Amino acid sequence: MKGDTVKVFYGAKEALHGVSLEIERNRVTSLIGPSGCGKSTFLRCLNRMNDTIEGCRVEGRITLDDDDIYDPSLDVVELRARVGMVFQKPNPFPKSIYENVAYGPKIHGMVHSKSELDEVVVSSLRRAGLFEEVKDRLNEPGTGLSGGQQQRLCIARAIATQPEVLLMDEPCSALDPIATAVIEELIDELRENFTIVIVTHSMQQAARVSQKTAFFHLGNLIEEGPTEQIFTNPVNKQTQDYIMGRIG
Ligand SMILES: Nc1ncnc2c1ncn2[C@@H]1O[C@H](COP(=O)(O)OP(=O)(O)OP(=O)(O)O)[C@@H](O)[C@H]1O
Repeated sequence: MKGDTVKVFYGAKEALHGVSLEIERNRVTSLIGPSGCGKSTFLRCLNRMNDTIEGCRVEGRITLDDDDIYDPSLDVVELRARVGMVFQKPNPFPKSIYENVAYGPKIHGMVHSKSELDEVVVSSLRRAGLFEEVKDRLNEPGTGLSGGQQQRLCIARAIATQPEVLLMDEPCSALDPIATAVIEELIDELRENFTIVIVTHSMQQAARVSQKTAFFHLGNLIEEGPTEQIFTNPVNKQTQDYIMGRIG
């Protein structure tokens, strides 16, 4: 998918000043930069999550398979099934583990029988690396799992609708190092089937999980490129300063 000259306003304030970025298929793109630079704002543009914020307005063009996702005729619920999202804090529904994953495929009419639904639930949990841990308690509440398990449940929920793109907004920031390592490994596996965009505060994490990195500063996209190049040989002085820990 692709953003072309994307501007975002919160009321009168312009928070993103015309960002153009291509998100490449089956790769992990990380968005990095100091706090308040607009990473999450840009991420939320990609599945129109900013629509839910009052006073927020998006300009420019964002396309998914050449569809303009801001086209008024586009169904936003359908878009969010195609571009799934995982948030900073794991937020399972107050429902069973099974129901958390079954919800999306059910409301989108993607399955036609209970056995088909069972299959989607099991395969999504498997892909999220959670099935073995929960297979004997699928009917227990998702909120009873550990933080890292809850986050993998949220990933299973997001991939159950077979999205093309998976957006992750600091998905490990509420997790301990071990749960973080599990999610990072999972991200690497998921890239085979999904396109992933991740916002992270951790440069180490960006370096570990992504193939492409985009550096934001004060609402602008300063530099983007292959992750290795951005971290070892950035062209822009501001990127260099951030990488070296001199800003942010
Ligand atoms: N709901 C909102 N209402 C008003 N202003 C907002 C809102 N959300 C973000 N902003 C402003 O937009 C700018 C970009 O914020 P954003 O959250 O996208 O940055 P970020 O890089 O993701 O920051 P962080 O790393 O701290 O999450 C900031 O100046 C922020 O104050």
